[in-house]
Amino acid sequence: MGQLFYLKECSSTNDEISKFLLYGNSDFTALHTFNQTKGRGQYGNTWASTAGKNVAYTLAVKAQSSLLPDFIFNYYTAVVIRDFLANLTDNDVKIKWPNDIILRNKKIVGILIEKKKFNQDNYFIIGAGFNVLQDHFDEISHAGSLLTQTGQVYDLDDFVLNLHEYLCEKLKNIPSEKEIINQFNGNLFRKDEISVFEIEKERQNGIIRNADEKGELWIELERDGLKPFYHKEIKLLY
Ligand SMILES: O=C(O)CCCC[C@@H]1SC[C@@H]2NC(=O)N[C@@H]21
Repeated sequence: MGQLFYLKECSSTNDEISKFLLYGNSDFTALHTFNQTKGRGQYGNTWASTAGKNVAYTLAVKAQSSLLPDFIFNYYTAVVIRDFLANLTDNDVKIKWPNDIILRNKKIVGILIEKKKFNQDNYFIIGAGFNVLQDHFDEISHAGSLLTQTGQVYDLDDFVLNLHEYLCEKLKNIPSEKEIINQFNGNLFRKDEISVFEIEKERQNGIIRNADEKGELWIELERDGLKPFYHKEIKLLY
């Protein structure tokens, strides 16, 4: 198992992991906190978290131990985190393309994967924010926690230890690209269901069909027919 470090308080585990890579001698080095004060989300957004209730976890993986294209690495990470949570909660956990983790219609995990170089080595910096014990979210928010979605109270220390062990194990044995895409599609949120999308500020009904090997999502649209989309070209309203 890779090394797992803990900070009582931390600005952003994705930023502070660099200090720990100086001491680490493993291909997998992780940092976690239950009090992240300056969490970063995708596209420059902030990631807010209630102190003592949620988990901010970052795993740095030496890039040489993975030769996958970035988006496939992203998909695989989402698949592994989904599987971990599905096993833990015994629930049907889904992946909202490209990598949000959804439980009973609410986002319970946000993932931010960055690529950085430290000491001549390239790393995938996998940052994941898990809403575990938070019991209140904005009414209009799409966010929820393991507690709000399952009613279960999880021990945060056990949660992180088990997560870390599971992730390292799965990242040591990465399946083929084809297998990753199959697993990803098998767990895609709202696949083969009618949904509403926003495309260039217009709404349209459509059905998510599948993610492909180029990183695109294929959607069958009511007006435009079957079309591929890259991230941010389309918004799923749910
Ligand atoms: O926008 C998203 O959905 C991604 C959120 C990622 C948040 C996690 S929490 C641990 C790690 N540290 C950060 O600052 N961000 C990621």
